Amino acid sequence: MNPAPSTAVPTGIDPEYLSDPDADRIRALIDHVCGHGAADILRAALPPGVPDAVVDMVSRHCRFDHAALLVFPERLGDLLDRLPHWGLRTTEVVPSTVVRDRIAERLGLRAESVEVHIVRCALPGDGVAACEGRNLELFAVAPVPGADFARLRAEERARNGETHFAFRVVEPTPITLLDLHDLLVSRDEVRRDGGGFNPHEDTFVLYFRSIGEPASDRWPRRLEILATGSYPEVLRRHAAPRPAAGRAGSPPREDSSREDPTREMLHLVTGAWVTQAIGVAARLGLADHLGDGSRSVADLAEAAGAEPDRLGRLLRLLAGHGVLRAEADGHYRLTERGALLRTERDGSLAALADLYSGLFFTSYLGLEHTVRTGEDAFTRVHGRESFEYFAEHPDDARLFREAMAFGTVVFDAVPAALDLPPGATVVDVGGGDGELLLRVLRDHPSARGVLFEQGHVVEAARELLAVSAAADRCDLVVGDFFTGALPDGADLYLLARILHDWADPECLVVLRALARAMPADARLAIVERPIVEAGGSVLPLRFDIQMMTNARGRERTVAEYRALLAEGGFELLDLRPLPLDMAVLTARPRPAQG
Ligand SMILES: C[S@@+](CC[C@H](N)C(=O)[O-])C[C@H]1O[C@@H](n2cnc3c(N)ncnc32)[C@H](O)[C@@H]1O
Repeated sequence: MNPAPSTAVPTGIDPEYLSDPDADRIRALIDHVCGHGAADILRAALPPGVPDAVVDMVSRHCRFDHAALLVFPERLGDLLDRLPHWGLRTTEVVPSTVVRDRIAERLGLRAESVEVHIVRCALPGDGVAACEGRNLELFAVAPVPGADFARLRAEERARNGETHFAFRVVEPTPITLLDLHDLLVSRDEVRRDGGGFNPHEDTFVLYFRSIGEPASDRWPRRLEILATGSYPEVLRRHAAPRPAAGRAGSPPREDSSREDPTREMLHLVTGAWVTQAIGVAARLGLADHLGDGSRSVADLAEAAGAEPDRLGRLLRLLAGHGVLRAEADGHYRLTERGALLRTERDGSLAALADLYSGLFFTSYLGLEHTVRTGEDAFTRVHGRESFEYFAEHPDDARLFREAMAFGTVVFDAVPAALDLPPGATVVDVGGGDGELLLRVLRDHPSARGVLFEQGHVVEAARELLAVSAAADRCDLVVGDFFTGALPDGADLYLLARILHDWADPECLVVLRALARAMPADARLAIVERPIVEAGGSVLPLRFDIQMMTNARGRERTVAEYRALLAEGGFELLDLRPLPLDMAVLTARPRPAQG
C-alpha cells in the first residue's frame, strides 16, 4: 500500500470556508483520498475484514477514479468559485440525472423540480503525489424550499449517504465485469445498490454498499465500479435477486452452525453422511412415495420396504436439513427442496443423488491417491476410466445419463444465450442424449442439429429424439472427438460439460479438431461452471474436486478457459451467465496469422 503523505490537504485554504459545513466535508474527503493509497481507499469502501484476495482482484482490474460527495451550495457559482481554494481544478460541470431522481424521490417531488449538477474536479498533484490523477465528483444540489429539503440536507451532511468511491475498470469486458460483480456480491456483507448505463457518457456503473461500521469516522462503505461501454448482461445479473443460499429462511439448524468454528468444522466433516442419507432417500423413492401429501413413518416404511425405526431416524435427519418437514401429528411431507428428489419432474435430482452417493461416491476412496500421485481416482477404484466403464456397464451408464438430465434446468436458459442466424446448423459435440440440442432446435425452429456422440449414447439419444417434434431436423453421428473427424461447415458448435471432464492436453485435442472443422465465421459455445476467483461460490470448487475424482478433468477459471482456448486456436469473445453458477462462454476460431 502507498504510504500516506504527512499532510494531505493542500496549503493555501481560505479559512473563511472552513466554517461552512460542506467545506469541512469536502476538506475531509480530500484528506481521505489524498491521504491513502488506492488499495486502502478500496478496503474502506468494502466490508470490514474483506480478504486480501478480493482487494487484490479489484485492484488488478481497476484504478481509483474519484470520490463523490453531495453538497448544498446556495448557488452553483459559489461552489465553483471556492474550489480553487482547496486546490481543486474544475474539469466539467454536467447535470445529474441518477442522483437527481433519487433525491426527488426522497423529497416526494417531480424530478424536474430538483436541480443537481455534477461538478467534476481534479485533485491537486503538486506536493501531494498521492492525489495525482485522482478526482472528486461534487453533486451540487440547488436549494429546494420546504422543510423536507432542510431535513434531507441535514441528514446527508451527517450521514454522507450518497458518498461513494469509484474504481474504473481499465480494460472492461463483460467477462471481467461479471467476475468482479460476482466476486463482490458473493460476500454476504455486500449489497447491490443500484447501477445503470449513461448513454450520453457511454459509461456503465454498478454500486455496492457494504454492511459494517464506516472505516473512517464518516465515509460510508460504498463502492462504484465504473466502465466505459454498455453491459446489459452484467446489469441484469446485478438487478437479479440474491441467491437464496445463506439468506433468512434457510433451515435454522444449518445456519446456526456458522457461529462456532468447531461446530462448523464438524458440519463439514460429517457432510458425507448427509450425501448418503439423501442418496438412500432417493434409492428408496421416498419423494415419490410422499408425493404432494404427508405420511407416517410406518406407512412410508411399508411403501418403501424399509425398517421403521431406522427409516424414522433417517427422516428426522432429512427434516433437520430441510429436505422434509415434520408435521405435528408425526407425519412427514416434502419441502420444496425435498420435492427435487421426485423422479417425474423437470430438474429432478433423484438420479444425481443416487449417482453421487453410489458409484461416484466410492471413487472418493481414491481421492487421497489422486492428490498424492496425480493418478485418476475413478480408474484406481473402478478399474478403468469412467467413460470406458460406462460403455461396459449399461445400468450405470443409464443412471449417469439420467443424472446429467438434471442439467436441463440450466439448459432451458441456454438457447436464449446463443446468437444463431436463421437456418443455422448446430453441432452438439458429446451432446449426451440430446436434451440440450433439442432445446436449441425447439427455440430456433429454422435451425438444424447434429448430435455427435459415442455409439452407446447415440442409441439413447435416438429414443429421446423419436418422440420429439424436432426429430426431422436432427442427425445423429457416432464418433470419437479424440480420434474421429468432427462434422464440418456448421454455424455453431456446442461443447456442454465436456471440457471439464478432461485435462488440458485432451481438451486441446478436441479444440484443435474443432478449429479444423469450423468455418472461420462459426462460433463455439461452451457450457461450463467457471470458477470465480477469490471468494466466489463454492459450488464450482466442489465440482472441480468431483472432476478430479470421477473424471480426469477440472473446473477452470475464466482466465484458464481463455488461455486454453487460445492454445486450442480460439479467441474467447463473451460470457453469459446461466443458473447455478454456470455460463455460456462464446469463442471463435482465431484467424490464421500472417
Ligand atoms: C458430462 S457428459 C455431457 C453430455 C452433454 N453435453 C450434457 O451436457 O448433458 C460428457 C459426454 O461426453 C461424451 N464423450 C466422452 N468421451 C467421448 C468421445 N471420445 N467422443 C465423443 N463423446 C464422448 C460422453 O458420452 C458424455 O455423453
